[in-house]
Amino acid sequence: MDVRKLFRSFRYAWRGIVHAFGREQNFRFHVLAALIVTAAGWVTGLSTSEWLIVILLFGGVFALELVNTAIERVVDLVSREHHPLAGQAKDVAAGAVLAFAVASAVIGCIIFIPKWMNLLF
Ligand SMILES: Nc1ncnc2c1ncn2[C@@H]1O[C@H](COP(=O)(O)OP(=O)(O)OP(=O)(O)O)[C@@H](O)[C@H]1O
Repeated sequence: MDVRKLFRSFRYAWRGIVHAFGREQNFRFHVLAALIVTAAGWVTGLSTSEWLIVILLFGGVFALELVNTAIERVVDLVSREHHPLAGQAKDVAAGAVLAFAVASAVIGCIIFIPKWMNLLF
């Protein structure tokens, strides 16, 4: 196993994450949302399995956001011209992020709302 090559791959992947964070407002929004949910989880008190679900959802949203950014870049690389297929590719990729983010938000509500109800009443 070439360890140096492995570390180089990590460096490239990290560069991709930094690029998306710097250039994509949606990615920064999801990072902010994840920080807020983490703080809320801390204050509310989640079980280990609930934290595992929340972390998995964070990872899923971040990963899809990165893939969406990659698709946007490839579409722009292929052609900067307006084309219905280019628009569809970007819209479908963005739709994938939205679908997972909405599912994550619903799961978040299922985890958090009963706990907040218990604290209030
Ligand atoms: N080449 C294109 N041809 C047709 N429609 C496009 C094209 N590029 C973008 N669009 C349409 O405009 C929308 C926004 O595209 P854009 O690349 O600006 O995405 P964005 O999410 O605003 O990206 P960024 O975060 O880089 O500004 C797309 O979802 C798509 O509907």
